[in-house]
Amino acid sequence: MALRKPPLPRILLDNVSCMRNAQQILRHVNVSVHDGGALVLTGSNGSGKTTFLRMLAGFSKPSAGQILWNGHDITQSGIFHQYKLQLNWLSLKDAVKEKFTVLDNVQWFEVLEDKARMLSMGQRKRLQLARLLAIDRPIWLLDEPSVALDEEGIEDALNLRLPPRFPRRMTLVDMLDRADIA
Ligand SMILES: Nc1ncnc2c1ncn2[C@@H]1O[C@H](COP(=O)(O)OP(=O)(O)OP(=O)(O)O)[C@@H](O)[C@H]1O
Repeated sequence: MALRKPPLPRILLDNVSCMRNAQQILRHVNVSVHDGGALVLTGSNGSGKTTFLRMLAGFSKPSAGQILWNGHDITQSGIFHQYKLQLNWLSLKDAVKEKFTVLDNVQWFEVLEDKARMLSMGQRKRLQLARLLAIDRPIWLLDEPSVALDEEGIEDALNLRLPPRFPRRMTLVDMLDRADIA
């Protein structure tokens, strides 16, 4: 009996490192996400969570390693063009059009007819989350999705704990490098 090949992960980070301002923020990250899966990034302030998301969104490129979507490197221009059409981005800058109704903002769900400027912080976040569902883009990159929300469960999540950052002159990476030399 022929064994079935396991499905390719939808997203695969293969030994990915990332520099910002000549500082190494992420180093040798290996992680995969399959359809229906979630990757939850936790870590202290400045540890690189947003940097990680920005790289997945294609705003910056890995300094080493590859990000593969369906097995293709997203930094290749032909691939990136298709990949970016899959992305749904949610960040603290909520991009809610305040003069439009909530319904206009979501564009699909039958919800409040209030102007969006009347919403509380948590309601704005819920509007953003509803918009994720309304737009047919399967890869969701969510920066601080639970800020301002009341209690929320996250299921089927793989936790990736990023190392804490150290003051600029001494990062964890610097310390590891020093340990290598010693
Ligand atoms: N535009 C930038 N240019 C250069 N370095 C940056 C830039 N933005 C952030 N950094 C640095 O990159 C590192 C990681 O920042 P990042 O925003 O990814 O952290 P984070 O884990 O999302 O933090 P927080 O929990 O505070 O939101 C920090 O040391 C930060 O100073």
